Amino acid sequence: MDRIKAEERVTELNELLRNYGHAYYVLDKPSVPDAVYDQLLHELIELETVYPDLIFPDSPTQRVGGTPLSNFEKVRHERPMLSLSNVFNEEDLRDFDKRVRGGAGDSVEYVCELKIDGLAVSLHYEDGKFVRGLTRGDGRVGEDITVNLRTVRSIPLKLKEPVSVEVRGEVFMPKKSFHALNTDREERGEELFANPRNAAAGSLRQLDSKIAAKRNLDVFIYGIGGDGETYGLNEHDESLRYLTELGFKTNGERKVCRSVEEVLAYIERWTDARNQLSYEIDGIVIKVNRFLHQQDLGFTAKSPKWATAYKFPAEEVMT
Ligand SMILES: NC(=O)c1cc2c(N)ncc(C(N)=O)c2s1
Repeated sequence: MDRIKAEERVTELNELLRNYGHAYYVLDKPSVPDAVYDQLLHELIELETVYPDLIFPDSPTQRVGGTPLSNFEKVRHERPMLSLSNVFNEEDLRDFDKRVRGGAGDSVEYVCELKIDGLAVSLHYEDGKFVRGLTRGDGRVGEDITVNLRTVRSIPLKLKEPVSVEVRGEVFMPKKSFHALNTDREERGEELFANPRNAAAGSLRQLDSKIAAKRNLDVFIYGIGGDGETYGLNEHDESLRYLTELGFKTNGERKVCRSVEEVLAYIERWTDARNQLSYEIDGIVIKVNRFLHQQDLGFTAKSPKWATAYKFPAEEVMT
């Protein structure tokens, strides 16, 4: 194949594999059989081997890095990654609701979301390309773990629109992957991970991205860093739809709740149903939906006043 034809085919293969990968890893709805995906990936690898200058940075072959790092660079967050306040029972939640209505008025509505038990990350995109990913760290300074985040197949390397945006989400290890990893470690006489959250954290802290790439990590994106107005958005629920359109994996179990009773019902539902999920959650995040109301409420030094996290009671460990 001559170089012109090769360039056309490489561009086509990148597009095809990006779309098939999005369907498989982000939507969990494969659009082609694995054998077709693998065959196209093999064809791309062959063409990239013959024409290395046709290797695009966001090619699916570029997810697993080269040489291991010696350490992770520390990077200051442009906008601090604040922590959430916690509520533990109905009384706390009603107090939160009263404070919110006192500050934002009675028309306030909430978005309830599952609180993913993983590791918070900040992902930076420039002109639609994934350029950097950071851990939360202490909220002000995180660590650059871009090479490991590139191995997470549900993190897009190129968005559906060429926008520059910082998004936040939670990287997690699905329960199945966690049990398989610990079974493998037990057979090797290695120390076991206590829970999927520690396993995800341990995997993202690997200096060799080839190890991280084998850990089947996944992500749910749950917000845009900074104000949504920049993107013409007025509500948190709307921003999640926008993130989904850009190609991010968002969690579909969210619900707009117009009263604290609806929030309590959502909490009740997931207190039992969480055992059926393929990933662990440690609570429910409750956010005021309209950005104008969020601005009315503002922040404390540590947390937004327009959000809180209901934490599930610690489960009795079955001895
Ligand atoms: N610390 C935080 O701000 C958050 C932490 C988490 C988490 N672990 N899971 C889901 C969400 C969410 N859907 O907003 C948030 S927000």
